[in-house]
Amino acid sequence: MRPLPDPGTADRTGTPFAAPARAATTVSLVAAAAVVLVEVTAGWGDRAWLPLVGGLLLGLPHGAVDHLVPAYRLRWGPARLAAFALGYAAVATVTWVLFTAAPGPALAVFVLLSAWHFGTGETAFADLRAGRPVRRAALPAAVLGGLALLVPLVRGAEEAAPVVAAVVPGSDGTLPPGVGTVLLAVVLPAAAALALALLLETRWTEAAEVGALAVLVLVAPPLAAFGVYFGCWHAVRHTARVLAEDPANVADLAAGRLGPPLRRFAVAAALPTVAVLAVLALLWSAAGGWRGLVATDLPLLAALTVPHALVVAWLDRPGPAPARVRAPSGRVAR
Ligand SMILES: CC1=C(/C=C/C(C)=C/C=C/C(C)=C/C=C/C=C(C)/C=C/C=C(C)/C=C/C2=C(C)CCCC2(C)C)C(C)(C)CCC1
Ligand SMILES: [Fe+2]
Repeated sequence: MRPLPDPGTADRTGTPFAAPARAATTVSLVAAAAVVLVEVTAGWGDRAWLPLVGGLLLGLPHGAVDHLVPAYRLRWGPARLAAFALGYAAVATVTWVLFTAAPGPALAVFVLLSAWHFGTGETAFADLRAGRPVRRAALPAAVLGGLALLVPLVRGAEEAAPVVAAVVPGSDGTLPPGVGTVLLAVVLPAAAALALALLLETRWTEAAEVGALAVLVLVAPPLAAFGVYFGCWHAVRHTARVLAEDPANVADLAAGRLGPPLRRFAVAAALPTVAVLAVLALLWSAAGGWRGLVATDLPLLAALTVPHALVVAWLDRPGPAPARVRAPSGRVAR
């Protein structure tokens, strides 16, 4: 029997990552283009909160099978899986407690951690899509994370202020003077330089994506831009990676079939997503309004981000090739 392809790396033809990578690339670019198009034609006006809230909710399931990811690679049984899920929930709970105890510093750390998580998510996805092993690319990751998160946050500082003030009691939610200008003056030229470097390396898709992200965060209403990035770009690309990690999907994905893998993902993600939605609904019932929802969601997202980012960092770790998936015969393919 032919060895099964490595679930963690893939090239462009017939391997587990090819079809989900293509689909995720298309979905993310189309969604970003749609939000920009609405802005330049009809204008989002006072409905710009819709893509923000929609994106934040749509992005929830992307971490909902995090507990299965090490299990896929390390062939864990139910006991270890349950222990890991409990540990994941415990890390999230401790983070939430810390966040509510010191929301100001916690929000700052959360934003930096998020930018790092988004940026490394971009570079890892691009590596795998191009058939390269995931490499550490700190500078491009910092630039991409800054472009996707810091630019909308700075541009949307006025709209974000009431949300930040609700998350950090006693603050007016605004950035210290000058910080926004400095961030834009660093991130935007750095993004242009990154796009140029990618063009010079003939990495056309990645270069075009830097351009698409820049148009999104500079043209669309800032919070709408972040919402569509989170829910339809970052989350969708991460989900594509997770589909390729599940050994049960190998045959379907190699044949280019996405339906059954997506169904498996939906089933596995349903319960953890509903659990988190229930907590969100419970906390939100005391707040109300879309700003209340976002302000309630932020500490919850921060809490989930810590174990989520740790799982993804483990997935991206450099080192020997990950364990191969077990062939149907029960033998481990090398
Ligand atoms: C598995 C599991 C689970 C679940 C999980 C999940 C479901 C996850 C998810 C995850 C996730 C889902 C993650 C996320 C992340 C996110 C992020 C990273 C974000 C960020 C954001 C930001 C940073 C924001 C910002 C802002 C501000 C600051 C202001 C206003 C505006 C805005 C909003 C823009 C549980 C616990 C049940 C149990 C155990 C196991
Ligand atoms: Fe993520």
